[in-house]
Amino acid sequence: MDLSSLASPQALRGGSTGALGAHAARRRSVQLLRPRRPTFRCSVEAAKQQVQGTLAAEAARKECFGVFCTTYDLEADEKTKSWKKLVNVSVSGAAGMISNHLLFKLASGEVFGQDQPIALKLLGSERSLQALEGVAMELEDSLYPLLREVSIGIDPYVIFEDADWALLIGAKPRGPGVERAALLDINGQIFAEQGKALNAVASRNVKVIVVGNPCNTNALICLKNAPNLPAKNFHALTRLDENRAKCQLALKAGVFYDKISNMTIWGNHSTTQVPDFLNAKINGRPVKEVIKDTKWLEEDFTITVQKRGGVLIQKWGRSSAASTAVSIVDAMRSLVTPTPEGDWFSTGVYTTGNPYGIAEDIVFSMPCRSKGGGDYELVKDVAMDDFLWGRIKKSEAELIAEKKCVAHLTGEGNAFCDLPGDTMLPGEM
Ligand SMILES: NC(=O)C1=CN([C@@H]2O[C@H](COP(=O)(O)OP(=O)(O)OC[C@H]3O[C@@H](n4cnc5c(N)ncnc54)[C@H](OP(=O)(O)O)[C@@H]3O)[C@@H](O)[C@H]2O)C=CC1
Ligand SMILES: O=C([O-])CC(=O)C(=O)O
Repeated sequence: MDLSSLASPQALRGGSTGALGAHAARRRSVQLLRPRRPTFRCSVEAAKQQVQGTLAAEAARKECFGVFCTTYDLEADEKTKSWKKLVNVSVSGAAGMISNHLLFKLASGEVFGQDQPIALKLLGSERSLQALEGVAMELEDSLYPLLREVSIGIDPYVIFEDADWALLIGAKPRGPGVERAALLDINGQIFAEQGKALNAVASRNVKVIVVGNPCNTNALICLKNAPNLPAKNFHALTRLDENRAKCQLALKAGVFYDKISNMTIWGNHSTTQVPDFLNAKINGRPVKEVIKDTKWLEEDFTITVQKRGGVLIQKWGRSSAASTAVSIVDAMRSLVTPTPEGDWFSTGVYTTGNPYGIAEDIVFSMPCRSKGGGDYELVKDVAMDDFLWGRIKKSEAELIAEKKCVAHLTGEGNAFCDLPGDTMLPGEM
């Protein structure tokens, strides 16, 4: 069959289609991926449901979703001959609120640029399977030229296969009456399982961004369950906190927020996080030279950033979704593009060998710089004073306590959970 005779919808409407390097022809597809490994249930009813589910899945597997079923001759298009090799992005919690914003940003090229085709592999559960199909349909209806493949499924061992990026968003939200220790355990189990799956099937250089809360400790659990992957590649998302801090400084100083740089969030994505006004700059000048109100910086600013997520939940009735998606895009872009000279960004990373004296073997948000390509290094030339160090130690203590609660999930023996009573997740009020 002469594939070059097949025109894509994009080509027909004057847009571009993609060539995928060595892949002469690729099928754009929405595939429904079922678990590879058998699942066992006890009752006859459950067995019946499983059969019905499998039949539904089979039906869905056969059903093509419009443009994703079209086969293209990808090298026939002059415009896309120079496109890069396909990048695989796996996303958990893909039918959730954050993903509902994020997936469309990823597909539009906001992170990787307009010459980078991507495949989206979406992880859900039995409960979200229908919704996931809806997500795939909306992606299809968006006609993104860069989006070459979409697959949906409920088995991380399938969805994480060859992942270059894993964005781990799915987690049980903390509802009324759920103890933090219980949440650490419930969500920790999700991230232990997903760490194992990444370890088994993802690209050996996969970059993992953990968003689901409590994200620092979930990231620690995930990396401990993925011993064959570089621990350095695991991140806990604190970029939303960085963005929130920049916004508050800009408001106070009466400048637009692009004038704020060198903004570090230290520590846990919780109310112990430390927005660092000692090292941050406004128009290239130290914050304390521009904002002379130390009481505001130490109290109002710090507390506003720490509790921003909770205040938003009170207003909206749900947690930040759009701005979280934006911050995930920012976090990824900061890793794949060189950091502007003299600036840095915050991300929660594994503390091994950190130059600040923060406890080893936890995931802690720190200032980083990247040369692009997904790697990063810690910034060494930062100032420290008693106020900043005292706050950092409080967040460190909280993370060490969280780590003890999940020892059973990190392979470090029996869990013992005694969390500080005065600290919270950002969304708790
Ligand atoms: N780090 C950060 O800056 C921020 C982190 N967050 C966190 O991100 C996570 C996702 O937020 P958001 O997308 O708004 O949440 P949603 O509730 O919209 O989606 C979360 C998804 O998690 C999945 N999930 C996995 N396990 C469970 C479970 N046991 N019970 C219920 N749902 C489960 C569900 O998908 P499925 O059924 O497919 O598994 C659900 O779609 C939360 O943990 C939230 O606290 C939010 C804002 C900022
Ligand atoms: O606690 C939540 O789910 C919300 C959250 O992380 C935030 O807004 O920073």
